[in-house]
Amino acid sequence: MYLHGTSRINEQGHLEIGGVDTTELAAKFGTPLYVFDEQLMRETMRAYKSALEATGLRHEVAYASKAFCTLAMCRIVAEEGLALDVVSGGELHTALKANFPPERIHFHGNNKTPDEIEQALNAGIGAFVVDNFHELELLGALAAEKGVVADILLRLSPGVEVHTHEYISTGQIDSKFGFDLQNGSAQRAIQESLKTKGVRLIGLHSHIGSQIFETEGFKHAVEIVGDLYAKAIHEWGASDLSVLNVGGGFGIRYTEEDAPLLAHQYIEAIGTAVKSTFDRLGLPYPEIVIEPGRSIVGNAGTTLYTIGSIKDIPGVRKYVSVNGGMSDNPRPALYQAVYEAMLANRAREEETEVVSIAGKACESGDMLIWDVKLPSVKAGDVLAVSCTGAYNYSMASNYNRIARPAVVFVQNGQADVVVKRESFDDVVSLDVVPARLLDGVLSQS
Ligand SMILES: Cc1ncc(COP(=O)(O)O)c(C=O)c1O
Ligand SMILES: N[C@@H](CCCC[NH3+])C(=O)O
Repeated sequence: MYLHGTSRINEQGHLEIGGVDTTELAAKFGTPLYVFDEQLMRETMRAYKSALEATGLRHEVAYASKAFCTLAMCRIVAEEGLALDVVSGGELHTALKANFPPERIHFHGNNKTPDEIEQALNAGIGAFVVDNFHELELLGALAAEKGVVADILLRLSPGVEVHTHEYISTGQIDSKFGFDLQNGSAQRAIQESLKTKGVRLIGLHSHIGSQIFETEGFKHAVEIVGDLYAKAIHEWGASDLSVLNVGGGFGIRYTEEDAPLLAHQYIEAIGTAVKSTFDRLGLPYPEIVIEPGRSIVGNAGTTLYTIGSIKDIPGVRKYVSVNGGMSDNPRPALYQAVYEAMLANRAREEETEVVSIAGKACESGDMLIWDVKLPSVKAGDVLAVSCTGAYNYSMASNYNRIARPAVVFVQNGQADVVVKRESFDDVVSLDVVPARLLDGVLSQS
């Protein structure tokens, strides 16, 4: 398993993260446990900021909170001076509860409800990224009713296809997100928004996909969206346009097959594309906004499990089951995502067998890793699966009424719980038993 950030093997032959022995974490907090390397997250945020600084362009880094959103995470993002991208009332509520500065929040989503729009208007968020005509009309009406003007960006679908898993490619035409350029709805959306009371068009947005390993797609999107930006100013009088948001999607290394670029390589390419496009168009440079999610938290997360049953089918496969699975990491089942792992308690031992890591859900597809080389495993070993920081906790479920794991942040030898482990009572806490069915129910408290 590749060791990211502060991960290392300590003198006891144990995996250590943030200066804390992960076997001690497993013993103290139980497993499954999500462990986040706080220093690595902060360093990555700073790397994006300094790379943007180096372009000389006005800029903002908005962390895409969908990747991992908790109160403590929002506090770190606020402390590091980033903005925050939210896509639901729940993410917005989390940010506001964490006292995240509302003016640094952008609200995304292809179906914001009237209640969510109200919530965001009442909070005074920085900008809405408007996805469709229904939203434009709704937002305009609700803002006008309140006597406010909401700053908006329009989410465009620039028709750029990137080489990534088809479920996570969002810039192509056949997508539920954004206004299409090819069929003229993007052009119409700009003109409509300039006429809509209650909104002020300040920028254009595109997001071409996720887990992207090259820069061509970003450059292409900048050129296409840049052309429309110029048209909006020159032909339709969009005098407040000043922001170009190029979305997120910067890839990370999950396994040795993955070869992502460094933060500054993506940003340099985007900066160069913005300058050449806007020079060509004879326009002042816009403010550049990026929205990384996965690349800020993905490599910083490691999930610890305890190994339980082992089923060896000689000549076929050895199934090694852990006490979690698709309920805490649905990505292998959803996207055939591949992960690496090691035994945290026997990290220096020779890896002698290839096994398959199974989850505990009642589902044949609940497999975390199909083939991983480990020392000869036994029940009670602690398995560490790396790169689980993004879209794991945030996509976890209670399938089979499995309680969700706790989350700890580790740094400088200290471990802090940032999400408590769910109890079975938490799992049933929202269930209601109508009075007519109460007979025989243990207790409803
Ligand atoms: C609009 C938008 N911004 C940002 C992101 C974050 O993407 P990633 O986590 O790949 O950086 C996404 C998700 O793909 C998105 O849809
Ligand atoms: N949830 C996806 C990424 C979604 C990107 C959000 N637009 C994943 O785990 O890879």
